Amino acid sequence: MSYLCWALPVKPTTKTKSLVKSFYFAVTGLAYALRTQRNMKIHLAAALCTVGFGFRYAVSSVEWLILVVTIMAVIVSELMNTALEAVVDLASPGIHPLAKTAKDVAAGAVLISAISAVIIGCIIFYPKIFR
Ligand SMILES: Nc1ncnc2c1ncn2[C@@H]1O[C@H](COP(=O)(O)OP(=O)(O)OP(=O)(O)O)[C@@H](O)[C@H]1O
Repeated sequence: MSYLCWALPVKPTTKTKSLVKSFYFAVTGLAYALRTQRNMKIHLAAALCTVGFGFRYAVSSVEWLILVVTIMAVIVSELMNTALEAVVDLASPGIHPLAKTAKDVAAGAVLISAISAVIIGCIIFYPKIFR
């Protein structure tokens, strides 16, 4: 449907409205993931702890940059995993080996990002906590 917007003369207000709608849908997606995914709650709690530690141990700008990118990588991978799970359940409500592969690979991506985040957290905070 949205491709019609480019072809038809659309009032600016309609475009603004659709931007607000898009934002609303995105926030709805975030709320869904937070409500239904236990891992997302864990990631968020870990992210809040990390930010708290960041202030407590006065990390540098570069370290903040690394921490923010790392936190985002974990949260984004969990969101993609949640989206993929929904699509797989829609496409394959029954048991299927490819459905299993898709879900397991997506879960593997989350695992890798979470392990990387723990390693980065240790590299940044260990010297500050145990010096
Ligand atoms: N349609 C399916 N066919 C075959 N195996 C499946 C299917 N759906 C899920 N599985 C297997 O069961 C496991 C658990 O599936 P589930 O849908 O509960 O996701 P999950 O990995 O527990 O994710 P989360 O805990 O984040 O919701 C999957 O990792 C996959 O190995």
